[in-house]
Amino acid sequence: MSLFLVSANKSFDGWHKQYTHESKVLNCSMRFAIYLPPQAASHKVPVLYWLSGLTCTDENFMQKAGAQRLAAKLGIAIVAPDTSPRGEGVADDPNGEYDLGLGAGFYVNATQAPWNRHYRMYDYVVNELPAIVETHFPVSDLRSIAGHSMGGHGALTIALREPERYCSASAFSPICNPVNAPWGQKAFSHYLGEDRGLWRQYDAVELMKESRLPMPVLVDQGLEDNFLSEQLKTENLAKVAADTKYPVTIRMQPGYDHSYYFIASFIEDHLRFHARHLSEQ
Ligand SMILES: N[C@@H](CCC(=O)N[C@@H](CS)C(=O)NCC(=O)O)C(=O)O
Repeated sequence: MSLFLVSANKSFDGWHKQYTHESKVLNCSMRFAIYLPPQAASHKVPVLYWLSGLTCTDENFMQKAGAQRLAAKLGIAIVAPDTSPRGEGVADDPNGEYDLGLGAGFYVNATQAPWNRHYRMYDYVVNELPAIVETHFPVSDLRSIAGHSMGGHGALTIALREPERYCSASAFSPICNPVNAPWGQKAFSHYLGEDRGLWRQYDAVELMKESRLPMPVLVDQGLEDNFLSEQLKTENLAKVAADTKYPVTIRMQPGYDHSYYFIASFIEDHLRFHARHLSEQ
């Protein structure tokens, strides 16, 4: 499997690079970004996977979050995949809306036509992309996972389902309970069909009820986030975490909204949190 370099920029003595590759899982060409800290020049470094939200590509986080300065100091690589399969022949929302199809893969393995030809972001993020990253770059197999909004949902659900593969998980403004929110209901009915029992495997609140191997989780949520009550449902996650004594810290941040200004304000706490747990292994 070949990687094609798209861009390379030196950043805080490390490198930000974008690559394309053919994805077998997604059945299309994909682009991802990697930030390699300076330490990667001499030894293998752990990796934080960042999953972005609706409408995003690999670029939003890398350009807006301001994570590179501290990642360089802590010696952590960051990998940011795209948020859906893309390209000619990849299905999109017939109405052209932003919350289904391109840019809206929801980190699930679609079972329903036409989505099941390409939309397998769960397997891509959990298996194919780490295998590629760990083959081609000076990184270890110590992984943590984080994300924003739809990507926060991806990070939490993947961590809850694959606790052996990650040291820690964190999220900004995650869609905590998609089976009970319009974004989740729309995406899951298209990708997974109308049997709601099948949706629960991609819902952090439902998964936390049955968690078998808890891991450290940090969640930040802005109180002025327009999507909070209708789409994100942080209170449902807080309730199930209290009921199950799951080790999650949920911080409700006064005045902050859903944007990357919020993420940039607290990304350093998330990087230090992951660095601590990655180094404990
Ligand atoms: N476009 C949608 C919202 C999309 C949105 O807020 N996307 C978030 C993730 S859910 C994002 O990260 N946008 C890209 C950015 O801010 O760089 C709207 O206007 O209602």
